[in-house]
Amino acid sequence: MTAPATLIDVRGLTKRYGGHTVVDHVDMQVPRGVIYGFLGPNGSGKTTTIRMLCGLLTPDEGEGSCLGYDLRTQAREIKRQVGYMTQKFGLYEDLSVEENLDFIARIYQVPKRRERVDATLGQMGLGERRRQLAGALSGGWKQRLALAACLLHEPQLLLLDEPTAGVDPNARRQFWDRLHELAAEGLTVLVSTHYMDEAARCHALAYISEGRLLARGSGADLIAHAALASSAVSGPATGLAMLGHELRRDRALRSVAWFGATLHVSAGSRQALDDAFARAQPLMETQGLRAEPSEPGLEDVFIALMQDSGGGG
Ligand SMILES: Nc1ncnc2c1ncn2[C@@H]1O[C@H](COP(=O)(O)OP(=O)(O)OP(=O)(O)O)[C@@H](O)[C@H]1O
Repeated sequence: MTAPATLIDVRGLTKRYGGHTVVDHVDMQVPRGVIYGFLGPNGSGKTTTIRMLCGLLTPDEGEGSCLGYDLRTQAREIKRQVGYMTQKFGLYEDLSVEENLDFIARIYQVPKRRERVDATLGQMGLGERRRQLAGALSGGWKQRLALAACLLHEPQLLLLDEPTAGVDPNARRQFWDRLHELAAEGLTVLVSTHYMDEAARCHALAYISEGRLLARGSGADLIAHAALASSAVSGPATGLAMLGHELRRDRALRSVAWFGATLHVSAGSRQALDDAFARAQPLMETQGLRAEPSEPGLEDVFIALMQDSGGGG
């Protein structure tokens, strides 16, 4: 069956556990060839949504399709055809890189198994490590092997659940370069992440909190839609810490967060921001702190969303 132009197309997806709604009427459309980032605080429902999308969990409410297959009646087809990488990907530590891939190719009954294993080793730059034990690989290489395992059966859609958690920045960058190459070849990727630099690398984003999708669109769309006014405050670190403590209690502000050595502060309008700084003026003056208007970024938007929904920050 030829996959449709919209690989994920679901409406009203809902899951409850013991009377608690953990995914609450989620609508999601993911077009082919796109890297779609899925963000949200811990426990917000990302894994549960992904597991419903790949046919491993049955939704309590809602409908739709994945790869053109019905989520409710064709879950078996979806499971066979997506590439799903869980947070705790299971590799056999005492098998070599090549043996791991060969074993998984057998389970999936991949046609022309030997050729596919060889091609995937080459595609993922794992050829030189093919005889190394998986258990002896660094975190970055293990994660690359896990991605290779998801690609063996040539899926058109990858569902990746925090694939780079705990991996160093260089390995994460290489992983994302690879994802972009795959997307350029036509693969579609839904990927959950907590990293802002990764969010910025996605073509489109969705932000979920307490089971509800609060924002969707490109990074630029989300920044424009949030309509935040932001400033960066600089000065001595102790003064900034005192200011941060004071501003976090100011309910007129949407987000207060450290970005390196500056404090980023956002509000719903420039006036609200100026008013908050006016209230904090005595402290800013005695501590020698300066506020300069800045462009709000994705991180400001996500912190504001998180603080609005009481999900942390
Ligand atoms: N099988 C289950 N039984 C009961 N509650 C569950 C079950 N699976 C998940 N939950 C709850 O559902 C909520 C959403 O969990 P989920 O794992 O989908 O969040 P998440 O966004 O993926 O979190 P994280 O970023 O920490 O991985 C949490 O409160 C979790 O405790």
